[in-house]
Amino acid sequence: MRAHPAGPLHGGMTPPPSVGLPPADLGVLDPQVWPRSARRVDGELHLGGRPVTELARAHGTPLFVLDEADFRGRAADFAAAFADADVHYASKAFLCGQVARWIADDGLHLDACSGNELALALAAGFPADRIALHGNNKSLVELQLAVDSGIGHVVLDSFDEIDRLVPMAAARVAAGGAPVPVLVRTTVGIEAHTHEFIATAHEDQKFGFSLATGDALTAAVRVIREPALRLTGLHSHIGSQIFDTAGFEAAAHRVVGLLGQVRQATGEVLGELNLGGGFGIAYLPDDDPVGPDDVARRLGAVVAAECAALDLPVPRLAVEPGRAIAGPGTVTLYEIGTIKPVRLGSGGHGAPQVRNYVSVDGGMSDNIRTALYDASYTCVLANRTSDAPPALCRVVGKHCESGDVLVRDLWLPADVQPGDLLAVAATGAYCWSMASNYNYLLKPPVVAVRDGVATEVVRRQTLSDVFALDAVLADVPPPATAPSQPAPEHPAGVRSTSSRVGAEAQS
Ligand SMILES: Cc1ncc(COP(=O)(O)O)c(C=O)c1O
Ligand SMILES: N[C@@H](CCCC[NH3+])C(=O)O
Repeated sequence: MRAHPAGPLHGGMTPPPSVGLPPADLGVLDPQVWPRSARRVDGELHLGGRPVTELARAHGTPLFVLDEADFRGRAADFAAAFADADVHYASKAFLCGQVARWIADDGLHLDACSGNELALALAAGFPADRIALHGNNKSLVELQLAVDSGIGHVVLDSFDEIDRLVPMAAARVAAGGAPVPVLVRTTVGIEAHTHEFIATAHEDQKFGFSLATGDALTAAVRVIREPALRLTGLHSHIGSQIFDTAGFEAAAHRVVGLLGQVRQATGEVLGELNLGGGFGIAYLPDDDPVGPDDVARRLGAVVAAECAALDLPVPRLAVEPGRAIAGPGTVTLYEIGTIKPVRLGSGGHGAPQVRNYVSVDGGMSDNIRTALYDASYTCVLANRTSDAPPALCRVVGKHCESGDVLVRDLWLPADVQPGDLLAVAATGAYCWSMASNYNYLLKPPVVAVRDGVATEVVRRQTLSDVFALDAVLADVPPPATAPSQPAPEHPAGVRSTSSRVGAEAQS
């Protein structure tokens, strides 16, 4: 292999405590973190039975590779663990037509949190009565779509929304339709142990009706008195990427208490309790998430005990996992473009401190989570393994933003090269779905892999797609050599470089 002009990467910085010492084998694929089908074959990463160099050559990079069996397996694990409950896939994590069909075919429900997530699911043929619509600011148009399509639940989030929904529901009832089934989203006042941006059950945030102030009870009583609405139950969601089940259990305890208050105030015994999603996943090998069986057992026990204490029948439970279904089975493939060892002076013990910046061909436009939440990811050299010593690296994107970091600190083999492929693990949730066109980078494609077959379920966005929105450029073709068209028309770069990667891997 050709030497990098800067030479093999320096050992790097003193590793921060979060990183620790390098593992004995830098190429190892920890099963906690990598998709169920991930394997090394002759050193190269294979996903769903397909070598990553071939996937990169055929589809370009950055590329989301979705292990279908992993995604559907995790959905099935939730469905089995919650056999007596309804599992709603929280589609905000990742939704496309194919995923909507898998979820529909596999018998789960779907949580949509905008009119367009709802519209996409309906367009894919998802049964409306298995969809719940969330949102703290649903528009009239969104609510009308929910009412007209006959969705399973509207999850009410504010008094204004009740005011908006009632006339639509009344019109439906007047036309001979059924009252609109609704849940009241309750803010239970729990400080979930997660990043503050993704905690949703403390008092000072925008979602739901507060339990503590009495708003949740007021909303429930009001809805019960509206003949055009049918209050089927209550909803609580405490946040996302939560490992400690104590928060879910405390929320379940409080929201069952509200079921008791509703019965006391109105005589109504509500039959449904949706405890939301938020179940954490492993982004790093040391992360230790709770599996669906444990979550189901613990939540079931708390709800049963609270209901017994209040002499209430046990309601039908629902949960809304998004990340725990979509997250672990997808990997993002990137190509390394530049490597820059940056000298930062001495670390105080005389040892030179060098930050090895490894730049890839995507970044915060396809994964905003590190920049936004200081999220942790891991990645490996994917097209080959290496016996080179470990070097502490920072994997960054190509955006004009110094916070454009994908993996803050990790060990990579010191001989990583431009043209090598990196695979970042556990990018299935909230990466593609939060993607942007910052710096006019184009949204990557998503390729589903299974049993050696790769299917592009979302194609790469093209510059023509983006120009089509621009008043001046709508009819102007992009320059012929712009990095804009999907593979196989891609003119240069990715395809040629990927084949070089393959050749190097064999040498
Ligand atoms: C109401 C609701 N349900 C479900 C989810 C899914 O969360 P997660 O992907 O963490 O399971 C979210 C996102 O936090 C949410 O806001
Ligand atoms: N987007 C967040 C989670 C928010 C989930 C929706 N309430 C994340 O990437 O972790």
